[in-house]
Amino acid sequence: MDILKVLSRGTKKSAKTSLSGGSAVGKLPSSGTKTNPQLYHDEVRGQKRKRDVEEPESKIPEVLPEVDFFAPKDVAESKPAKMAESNKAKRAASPDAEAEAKLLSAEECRQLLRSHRLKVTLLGKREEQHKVKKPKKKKAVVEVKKDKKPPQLNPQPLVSFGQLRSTYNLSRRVAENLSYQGYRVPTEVQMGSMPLLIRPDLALKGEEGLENGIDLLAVAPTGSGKTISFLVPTINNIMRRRAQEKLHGIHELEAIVIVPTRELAYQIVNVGNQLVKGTGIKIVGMRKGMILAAESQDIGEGDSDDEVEKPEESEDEEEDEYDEEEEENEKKEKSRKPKVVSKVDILITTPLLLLNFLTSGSTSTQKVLPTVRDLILDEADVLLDPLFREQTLGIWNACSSSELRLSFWSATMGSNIETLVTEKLASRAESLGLSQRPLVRLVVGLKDTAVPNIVHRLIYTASEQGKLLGLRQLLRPTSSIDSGPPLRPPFLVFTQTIERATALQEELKYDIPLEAGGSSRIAALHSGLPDAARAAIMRKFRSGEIWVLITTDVLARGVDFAGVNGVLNYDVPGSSAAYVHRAGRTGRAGREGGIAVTFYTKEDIPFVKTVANVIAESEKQAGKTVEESSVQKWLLDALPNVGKEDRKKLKERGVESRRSGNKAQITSRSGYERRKEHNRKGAIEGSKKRKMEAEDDGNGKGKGDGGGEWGGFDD
Ligand SMILES: Nc1ncnc2c1ncn2[C@@H]1O[C@H](COP(=O)(O)OP(=O)(O)OP(=O)(O)O)[C@@H](O)[C@H]1O
Repeated sequence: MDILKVLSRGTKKSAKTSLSGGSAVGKLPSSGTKTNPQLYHDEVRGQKRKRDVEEPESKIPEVLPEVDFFAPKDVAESKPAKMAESNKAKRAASPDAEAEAKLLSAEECRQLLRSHRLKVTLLGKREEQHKVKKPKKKKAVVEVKKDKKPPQLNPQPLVSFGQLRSTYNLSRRVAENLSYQGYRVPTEVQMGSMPLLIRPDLALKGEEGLENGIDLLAVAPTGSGKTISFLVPTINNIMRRRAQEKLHGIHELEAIVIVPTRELAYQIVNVGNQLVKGTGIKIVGMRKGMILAAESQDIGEGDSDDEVEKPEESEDEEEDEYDEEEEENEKKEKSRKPKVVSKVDILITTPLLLLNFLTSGSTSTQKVLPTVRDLILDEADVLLDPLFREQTLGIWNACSSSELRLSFWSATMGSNIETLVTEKLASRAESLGLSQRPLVRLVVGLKDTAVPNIVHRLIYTASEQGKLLGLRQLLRPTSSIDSGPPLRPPFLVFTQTIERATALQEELKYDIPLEAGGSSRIAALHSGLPDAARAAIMRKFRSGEIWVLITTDVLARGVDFAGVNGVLNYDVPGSSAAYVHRAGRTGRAGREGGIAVTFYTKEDIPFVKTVANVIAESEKQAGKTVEESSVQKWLLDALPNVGKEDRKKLKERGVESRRSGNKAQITSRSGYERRKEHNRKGAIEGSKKRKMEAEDDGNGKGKGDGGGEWGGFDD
């Protein structure tokens, strides 16, 4: 009998739904099928037919018109102007009149936002005093609404990428770079956030107090394209300001993106490098020992002597592997004396790396970064979690510009994080004597605790060994779940601790036949490995050399492997947010056919309910009925609720018995076999480690390099 049929008893075969289920055959994420990245298309009552409001796809130019964004209007817009000759009469005198004429009506906005499950509200102090200009009366009358619910906004949604240029005047270069990525339609979060961040005055026409832009808190599903949602407006804002102030060929640190892990930092640098080609803007990942153009709060202007500008090092725009570039730069930088300020326009960093720079040197001074105008927190909920909070707030405080715009992004955002952000923004505005910028909250989907476009399965086994057996079975080339399509690598396998990740790798090492590549197809990545080893594993997994990557929560957030077919939770995740982020490593950009399997034993039962709830919610959002759900109601009802204290403990420590002692071990062998194996392994590991350390010393990046990053809580 197929062990999985026994193991997954109590789960049902999925029915056909709009988003996931049996229709996934042949649509595995790794098959690379171009799917519609949008997750939701609900019918809204009284909605005009889509084609009445959306720009038809054919209208989206493959390559955008060769016009100079900043050239005088008559030159820059000669081609489009000719095409729009007949509309000339309608144009008003204002330079924005043309763009405004293209905006959707309030009702069209409302319907589009609703059909894509986009909810936009105003948060913070301003929500009590939501001022709206009443357009009907001649003289604008200000209406003050007092409502407990945050006021809902209906900003202009982005209906096509072409609109970024035609309506929102995006830089031609950036628009072209974006078009080369081959994206056809914007995802929901891109629809909602890009107009708001590029032209809040147009996107929120009629709202007051937008002169200085907005701060944004965006909650959108995993893999929904949040990275370009924040990168494109940030790059554009820098270009626009420099063009307006006629600052050409300069480098000034204007934006910082904080992320929890170095893998995510490298990834964002690579995405960013595609978007800034030909713009002159430099996106750089923070490195240990890097010097930024900072000011010291006590010394004041003038700065330290060693921060002397040097001629720019040659830039290789074709380089897309950040780690190689990083090593090269590091070598160059080391050989240079005196140390120079790095040329950076947009910095991507983990919190501790940047904080170490800001607090290094004299203990009586603190460096500040007055030139930074955009601070972006990617995976904001974890960056503002107690583990990182002080570091993140330290950076936030160091960004001293009164023009600082903030944005917060994640697939999961607890109300405690929203409160913290709201209060912090209010107190900052007060201390700087400024009126608070509107804080806009954008949420995609009905609830943030869901991954709607993939298949979820919970598998009970009686023991740890049962989990191992189950996992082995899943990794077999012919296995499938519920007689569905065969499971195929690449797989990401999540464990609770570094120890368990390495032990599991050892266990599974020989499970892949030699003819298929053998042990080289399986690797473990965790925060205990040196940088170079981590980068090499990431590269091999992306290229398909590694099929099974065993990891900890260090890879749970943000990293984008488009073709991961299966996420296997060998150990139950510590919270519903952790489940969402882990599961969200498959099914990226709306891809279907991805599967998340979670094994659980008796010991996990107190904590399974959080996972089961996310699965139920995901399936509900995907349009499944309760009867069709893979988590049956009896199971949900039977699972105990977890108390607040236990939840907190699990989030921080995981299942306690897996942290140490016998139960922390993963093995299918007898004590004698294990001892024998242990001795052999000890010798091999020792030599490997020595080799690794030697390599590590060689490139100057050790594991204690102060990355200060997320690896799950305390792994
Ligand atoms: N409009 C689009 N159409 C198709 N693919 C897109 C689009 N926008 C982004 N993508 C792709 O979607 C994938 C996921 O994007 P990204 O990593 O930004 O997601 P995310 O929302 O940040 O996810 P996470 O919450 O997991 O960090 C990337 O491979 C990206 O290239």
